[in-house]
Amino acid sequence: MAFVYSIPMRTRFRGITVREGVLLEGDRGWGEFCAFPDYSDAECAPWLACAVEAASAGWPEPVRDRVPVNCTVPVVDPQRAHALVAASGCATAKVKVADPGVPLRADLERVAAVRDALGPSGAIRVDANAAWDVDTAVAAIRELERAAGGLEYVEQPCPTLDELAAVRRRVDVRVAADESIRRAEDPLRVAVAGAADVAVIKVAPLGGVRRALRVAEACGLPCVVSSAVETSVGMAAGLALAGALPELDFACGLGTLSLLDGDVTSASLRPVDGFLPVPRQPPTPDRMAEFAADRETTARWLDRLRRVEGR
Ligand SMILES: O=C(O)CCC(=O)c1ccccc1C(=O)O
Ligand SMILES: [Mg+2]
Repeated sequence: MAFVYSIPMRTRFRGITVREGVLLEGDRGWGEFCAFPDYSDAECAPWLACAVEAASAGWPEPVRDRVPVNCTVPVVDPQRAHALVAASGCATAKVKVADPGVPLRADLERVAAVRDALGPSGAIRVDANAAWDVDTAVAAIRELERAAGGLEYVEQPCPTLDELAAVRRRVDVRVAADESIRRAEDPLRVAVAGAADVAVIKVAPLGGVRRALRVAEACGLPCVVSSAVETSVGMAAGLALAGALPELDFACGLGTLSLLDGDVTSASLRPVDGFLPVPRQPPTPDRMAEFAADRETTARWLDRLRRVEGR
């Protein structure tokens, strides 16, 4: 069975205000296919492989039964940022920075508010989504580090691996690669190039838990498993990966359910005291009825599904 959902976002994230996708049911359970609207059919193929793995093959045995997660702070004002972090119960926060048109001053105020909410023992990481050039990154990271009272790492400060490597040589803060791994022809080059200290691993763009585990092993860096803002069904795949990684040194970016204004299951994967369990997450009929997409959206996604399947 294929079920298309449509759930409003609480806060605009990555330019998206409504999250859509398809839930696929197979012998082993449910999988989620929710590639972003701007992705080509070719780029969608691993996302579908991830959903099919969940529905038909299942996942390797986990080595841990819970995973620490970060609270994700979108580009919001300092008061909202403070409230989000305080309500999350998480000891780590990831703050989005360098959004187009937003001045550095606003980012500095946001990270300072997040530090205030976390207290001195919390960890703050920032994600620039490849927005800076090298010089801008170096200057911004120094100011952000001061305003935040310390940064755990800066995620994807610049677009290319060479730029990440250059930033890494000039700042003390760790550099994490995200887009460089997600859209790389060869995710392994990240470590080879000496471009990053941490690898952000997303299970859907890498084609499922097994393939992501191979990338994690081969890149030889500490890994942070992050979501693509899935429902609890897709989040379970990220948790299966985080649960199966031999080492897990950092909190994972899997606390994103709070960015959605609803879920396809009544047993939502919301962090408690900063941790998520490693589970399976079937959708439940009550929530499915509430978030069933309209006829046009459903037809559009089933069409996309058939195109990507037929490739
Ligand atoms: O890592 C997190 O805290 C949440 C996941 C996240 O930020 C994200 C979600 C969807 C698309 C891109 C990104 C990103 O890390 O840039
Ligand atoms: Mg990122």
